[in-house]
Amino acid sequence: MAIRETLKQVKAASKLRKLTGGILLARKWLLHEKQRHDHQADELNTKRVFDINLREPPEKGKRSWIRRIVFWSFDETSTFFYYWSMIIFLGCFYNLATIAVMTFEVLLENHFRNWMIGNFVFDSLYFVDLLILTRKEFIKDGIRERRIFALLVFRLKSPQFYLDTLSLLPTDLFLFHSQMLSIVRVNRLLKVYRVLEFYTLTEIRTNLPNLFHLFKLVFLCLVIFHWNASLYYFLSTIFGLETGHIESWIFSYDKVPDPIFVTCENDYRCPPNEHHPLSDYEEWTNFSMQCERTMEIWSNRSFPMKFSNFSKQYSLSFYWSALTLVTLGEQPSPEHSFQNTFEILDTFLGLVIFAVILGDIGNMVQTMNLKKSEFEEVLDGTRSYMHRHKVHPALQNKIVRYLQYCWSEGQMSVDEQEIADFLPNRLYGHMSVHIHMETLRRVPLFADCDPTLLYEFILRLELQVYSPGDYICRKGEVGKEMYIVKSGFVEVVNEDGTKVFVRLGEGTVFGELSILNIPGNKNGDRRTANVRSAGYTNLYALKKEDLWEALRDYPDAKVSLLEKGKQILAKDNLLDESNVEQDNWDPDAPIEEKLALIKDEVEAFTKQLKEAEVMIQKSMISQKQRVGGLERLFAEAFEELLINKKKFGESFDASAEDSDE
Ligand SMILES: Nc1ncnc2c1ncn2[C@@H]1O[C@@H]2COP(=O)(O)O[C@H]2[C@H]1O
Repeated sequence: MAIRETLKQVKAASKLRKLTGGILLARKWLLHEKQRHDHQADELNTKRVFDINLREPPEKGKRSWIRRIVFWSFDETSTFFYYWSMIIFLGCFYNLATIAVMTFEVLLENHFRNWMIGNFVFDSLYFVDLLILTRKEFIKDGIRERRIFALLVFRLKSPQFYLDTLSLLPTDLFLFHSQMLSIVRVNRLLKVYRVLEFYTLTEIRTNLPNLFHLFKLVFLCLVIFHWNASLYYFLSTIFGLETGHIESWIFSYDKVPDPIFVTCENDYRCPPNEHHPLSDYEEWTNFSMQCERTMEIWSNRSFPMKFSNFSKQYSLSFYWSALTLVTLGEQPSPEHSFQNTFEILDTFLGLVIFAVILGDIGNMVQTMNLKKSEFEEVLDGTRSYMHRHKVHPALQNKIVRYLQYCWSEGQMSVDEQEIADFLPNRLYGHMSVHIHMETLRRVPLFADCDPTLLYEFILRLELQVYSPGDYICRKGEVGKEMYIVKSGFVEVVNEDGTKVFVRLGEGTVFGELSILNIPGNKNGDRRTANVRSAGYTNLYALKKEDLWEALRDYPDAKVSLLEKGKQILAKDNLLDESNVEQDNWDPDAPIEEKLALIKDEVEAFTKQLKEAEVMIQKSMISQKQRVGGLERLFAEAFEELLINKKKFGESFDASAEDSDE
């Protein structure tokens, strides 16, 4: 019976154990899955922080193409919008050029059809632009609006929408009534605000802002000259081209004769005739005869270069326009009060426009030279300061060469601190990440580091420049920072600097051994070697406190960095193998952290004590039970013994007596 009971209990216990095992296994699996999921989420978030291209939610890629088209919208800084704006800029340029130039009747007669085709093409582009702009995202209350309906409403309410609509009114229909009325298309110029938008977008993107500024000014000048030239020609046609002559204010073909080239270029004297008729003085008394004779002489010895009427009209008008606007040329005097008024207005406009443009160019040149003059000021100031304080000439030379190096490398033309002060911390952090991440990733010590830890490091990096021969650290000094070579080379050298042990180039780390507090480091926190700059070297310095502060939040990374440090030390036989136990105690940690560490230790110790106490109590109880059991067993055995003794005692005593006898 008792055996059956025991068997039942054993079976139940084994079932319970299996069940518990299953539950534990399931829990382990769930934990593992959760960790994996968290890790993936972390990785994605980290990637998002570092890769600005991953800003879009990943679900977007799964949308069908119909949904993508229907819900398509774009950011005003996107590449698509930039190139589309460029096309619209070309459309505006086309209208700015053709509306004015089509006042030249020769062009109108020969190219009216082509002009109409061009108008149709660019008007279609304007129409597409009207539609596309309804999908332009905007920011409302700091949040980017992407909902299609909201974008549409916003666009319909904007003044630009009305400009776009007005610019598309089909005023071309008037051209079928009179071709000369190219001005009816002037409403197309309402779209000129897109040119300004394109300028802004280009300014954001270009690496040559000054060149682009110059282009803008030249473009503006050309457009003004062009319109003024067309207006001048238009006025000339009103006054009647046939009345024009070389002295008149209006356009005249006499002012632009075809150039005539001589053909007898091999003979520099170019004899006009065998009997040299020019020597005949009698014939030269009459002017018309002179002309006739000259024509006769040169007729077989020259050829005129023919230009089309349009090129003559346009070139002279443009020339007139440019000279009048810049008030430089001596033009024929106006002969009519209307011409006078036009000339006065032109001169006034020219003065205003060119005052603005010249001011702009002046500003541009000044800005271009500002940094240079600031540098020269610093250089001159440093020179005179050193001279006054009788600094050693060799050192003076070194400092001047250093300043020149900084200038040539462009380090003085940008003030990093200024940028850091202006940008919000987070944005500045992102920018720094994009600049420094590549270098940091190549550092083997940080190869497996969490990107967020690298981000922490990057925010704390400080750029330092060393001149040729400068010592970055000396053997035996207390290590206070570690370095990453950004560009140039450093050398690990012996005591007197005569022997180079190793040369470290771009992306290498040094100075880490003395600041990592590696357990077992024979040198402790002292530098293990002398490191010298080979040429001009740019280094990122990371302070010991900054490194430890960042590592405090990443204990795994800390362990891995220490392991790598140990490997490096072991290779150079600088590791005391008997003393490599990991110690969490950081002497440089803040007091709160030290107290927290002590608290943790005390808590762990108390827990251990409690566990020990529980174990002792348990073992005491089990000992008591076992002793109790033993006592029971002993009592039973003793009782049995007594019974047996009673039972067999008499016969035993009798047999004993018999044997004695
Ligand atoms: N043999 C070596 N090869 C490469 N780097 C070294 C060598 N010896 C020393 N260093 C570096 O030189 C640094 C000097 O300062 P640390 O001891 O802090 O860290 C040292 C290492 O990073």
